[in-house]
Amino acid sequence: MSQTLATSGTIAAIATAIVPQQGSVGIVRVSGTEAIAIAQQLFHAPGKQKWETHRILYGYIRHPQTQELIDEALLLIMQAPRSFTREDVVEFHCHGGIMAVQKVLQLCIEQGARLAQPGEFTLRAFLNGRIDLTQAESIADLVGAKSPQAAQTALAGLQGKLREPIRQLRNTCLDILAEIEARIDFEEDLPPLNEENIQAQIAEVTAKVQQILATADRGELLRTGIKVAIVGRPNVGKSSLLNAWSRSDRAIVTELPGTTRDVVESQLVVGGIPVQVLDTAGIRETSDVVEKIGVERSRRAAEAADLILLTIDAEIGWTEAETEIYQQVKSRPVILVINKIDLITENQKQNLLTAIPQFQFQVHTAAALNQGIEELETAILTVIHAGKAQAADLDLAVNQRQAAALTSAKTSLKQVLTTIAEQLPLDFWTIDLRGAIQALGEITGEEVTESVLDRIFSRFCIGK
Ligand SMILES: Nc1nc2c(c(=O)[nH]1)N(C=O)[C@@H](CNc1ccc(C(=O)N[C@@H](CCC(=O)O)C(=O)O)cc1)CN2
Ligand SMILES: Nc1nc2c(ncn2[C@@H]2O[C@H](COP(=O)(O)OP(=O)(O)OP(=O)(O)O)[C@@H](O)[C@H]2O)c(=O)[nH]1
Ligand SMILES: [Mg+2]
Repeated sequence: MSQTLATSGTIAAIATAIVPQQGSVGIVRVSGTEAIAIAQQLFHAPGKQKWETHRILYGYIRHPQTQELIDEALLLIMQAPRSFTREDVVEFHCHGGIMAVQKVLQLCIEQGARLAQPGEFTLRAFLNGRIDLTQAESIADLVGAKSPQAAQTALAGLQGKLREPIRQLRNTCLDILAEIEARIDFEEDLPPLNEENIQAQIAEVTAKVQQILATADRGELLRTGIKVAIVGRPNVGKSSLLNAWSRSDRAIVTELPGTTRDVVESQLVVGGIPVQVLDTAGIRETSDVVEKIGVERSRRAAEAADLILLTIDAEIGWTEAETEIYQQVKSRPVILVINKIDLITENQKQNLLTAIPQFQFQVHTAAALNQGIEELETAILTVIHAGKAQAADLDLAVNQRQAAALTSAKTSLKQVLTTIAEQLPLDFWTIDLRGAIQALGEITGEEVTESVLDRIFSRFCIGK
């Protein structure tokens, strides 16, 4: 967004994805006072169709000067305030691909619209009071969701699941503030403050803030997910593991050591958490130029990963090579994956387990037979949930910005309690209470600076 948040004029953008795999329909969205006039210049609806709000017209988009046919299309009209932005909105539903929508967008701009900034439609919905800031952020989360659970949590946010409790907590603080300020202003005329009652209320607000704050870890996991690197010597079955896990033949598998040369990625979902899995080249000393680069890339992938699957071959066990690889990855959480478990007997397995270093997390797989994947996912979930706050049964998940504001609110509220306990004058109580009110207002957007709004909305995609 621009420096100032003044979002004025009629804006236009392509609202649908512009990707190589074309969608069958493409939408150009226009919002602002000129939206309907622009549509009337470009869109021709044959017969007796009425230009009324919440109607869809069928017709043709033509160049306003040359009358050249641009597309056969549908036009959706939503008159203010019954629209997403609460302004007049029109949508041209064109044929997919990029040609029609680009031409229509161009014509809208020639007719006086300007290209929308990223997030500007949603910014208008926010500024015009249709949604609050938590809902605006939920829209961005929903669009970017990489797992069904992430989408569900975002949708809960869009429905006001975060807005409502935060508003209530802030209102409680405002009520307490009013009560205290009344005592400061008209001390003589009012019964004395019920200190205990105020302490109890603030303690209750603090507890609720903490409860919501506890959803932050889950929010982080759902939004950004984690990166898992499969590493190990050549030929232990890393690519087979990726394929079994992703139920695909994404990576090339052969019986030759040194098959994988480049990092192969696959996007999966484990227990609702988006997981990016990286299959890497087997790590070994090699004089092959290409393989050498691959090995270097493996090391970098391992460094970038949140979790390492150190994979070994059950028939071969733990060798000097494994010790060396382990040295390189041990700064991250490691799960030992003993693959090709189908090739050894139960006896050999017992011997193997006593001979190799002990890992807190280890799983046995037979990747070539698609076995052990569930066990692997369970281990991964255990590792990533270890040490993280388990959110209560709230189906919301705050983001980092919201968590920072909640932390600040909590600190202020605790300070109020200290101030009361120390019997300081009422003015002091209000200072920190105001701090908490400010922090909660930053979450909903009731009190938020332009630079914060800039940061939030600039992360949106164009057309949103
Ligand atoms: N084609 C299309 N699909 C879309 C959207 C859109 O803008 N266009 N959306 C957008 O991103 C989402 C739907 N969200 C919307 C939210 C509110 C209104 C709206 O007109 N709200 C009015 C109520 C209308 C009425 O009561 O009749 C309002 O709240 O005042 C429209 C879409 C998802 N799908
Ligand atoms: N019996 C058995 N064979 C397996 C298993 N997993 C992999 N293999 C075989 O082991 C060989 C090597 O598998 P890959 O998945 O290519 O091994 P890799 O670790 O990716 O090897 P590089 O890419 O060379 O580092 C192939 O012939 C696989 O079929 C398993 O669980 N059991
Ligand atoms: Mg491989």
